[in-house]
Amino acid sequence: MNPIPATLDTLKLIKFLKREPAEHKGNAGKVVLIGGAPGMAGALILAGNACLHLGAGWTILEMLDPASARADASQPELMIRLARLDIQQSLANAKPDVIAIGPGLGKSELASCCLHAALAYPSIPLVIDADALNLISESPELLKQLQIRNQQFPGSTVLTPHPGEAAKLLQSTTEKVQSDRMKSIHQLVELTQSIVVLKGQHTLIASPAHPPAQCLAGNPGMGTGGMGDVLTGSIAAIAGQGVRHQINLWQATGIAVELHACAADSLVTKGVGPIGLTPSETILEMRSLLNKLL
Ligand SMILES: NC(=O)C1=CN([C@@H]2O[C@H](COP(=O)(O)OP(=O)(O)OC[C@H]3O[C@@H](n4cnc5c(N)ncnc54)[C@H](O)[C@@H]3O)[C@@H](O)[C@H]2O)[C@@H](O)CC1
Ligand SMILES: Nc1ncnc2c1ncn2[C@@H]1O[C@H](COP(=O)(O)OP(=O)(O)O)[C@@H](O)[C@H]1O
Repeated sequence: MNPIPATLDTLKLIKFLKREPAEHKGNAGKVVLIGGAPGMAGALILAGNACLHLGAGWTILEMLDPASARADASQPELMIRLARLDIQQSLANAKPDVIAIGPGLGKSELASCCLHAALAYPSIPLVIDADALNLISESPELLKQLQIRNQQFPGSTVLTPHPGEAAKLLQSTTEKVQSDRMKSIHQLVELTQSIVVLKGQHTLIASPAHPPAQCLAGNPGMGTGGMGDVLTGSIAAIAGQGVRHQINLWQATGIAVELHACAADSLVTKGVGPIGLTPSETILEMRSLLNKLL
């Protein structure tokens, strides 16, 4: 029998993000986000926009789609680069505080090479989402690399599967995952040794060091393509600031999950959704809520 999970209660930690008057972008974290294969560049741009609007000092996109790997006039703050097979060297040069990989990544050879490089990058917080999770579910070698990273650097990797991705990781079905979400998250934590966010209604978060906690906020208006990409960019932004603001990856993940769901609820209260609620609107509402809670 799985006990009822605790309710996530992390928004009070947002005050740790408050900036001292002399702080600068070097204190706010350098985030590298990897993904955006042809046809899915938007996923990486959404993650990047979330990262930027939630306060990262630098947001760098390693974009797999050559046609989209150029400055975005509507969001020139994003540093958009073309991801190449020498990604390991690019990461070494960038010296990020956080890496996030997956939004729109696809499953090409280049995608796989990027994931190997991200998993090999030592010690810093790493957020793994979307197709990066699908690649791990299809490769015992990548799964082993993830497990080894977690042995070497416990608590520094978070996976954010939706129920479909969770099913692939567990070699199961979406229906089985959803029929006992508590059992599923325990299995995911055991398999991957990571912090795991099992998305969907009443998102669960757990890790080898933490029993599951549940987010009761959120609504079905969040069922719009790109909403999960926003969560990925948000975790990365808060973890990036957390490096110098005493917020660890477990806490950053909880804050982002709760802020994301509360922002969507707040928009619905204002009549923006649930039908037609967009990920881009949710980013701006998250920024507004975060600044109110500082
Ligand atoms: N603007 C863009 O370019 C977008 C690109 N995207 C990318 O598209 C790729 C494919 O990802 P998708 O997730 O769209 O497609 P997938 O085929 O990976 O997963 C979708 C399936 O997962 C299951 N599922 C998901 N959430 C569920 C829930 N809450 N309850 C029950 N079942 C659930 C359902 O079976 C659903 O059909 C990813 O790389 C992703 O990042 C998406 O993020 C959408 C936006
Ligand atoms: N009915 C719901 N209630 C609460 N949250 C939801 C609901 N449906 C979706 N969400 C949230 O919306 C996000 C969707 O993420 P995901 O499925 O990865 O989207 P995408 O891959 O399109 O970016 C997750 O954070 C999930 O928890």
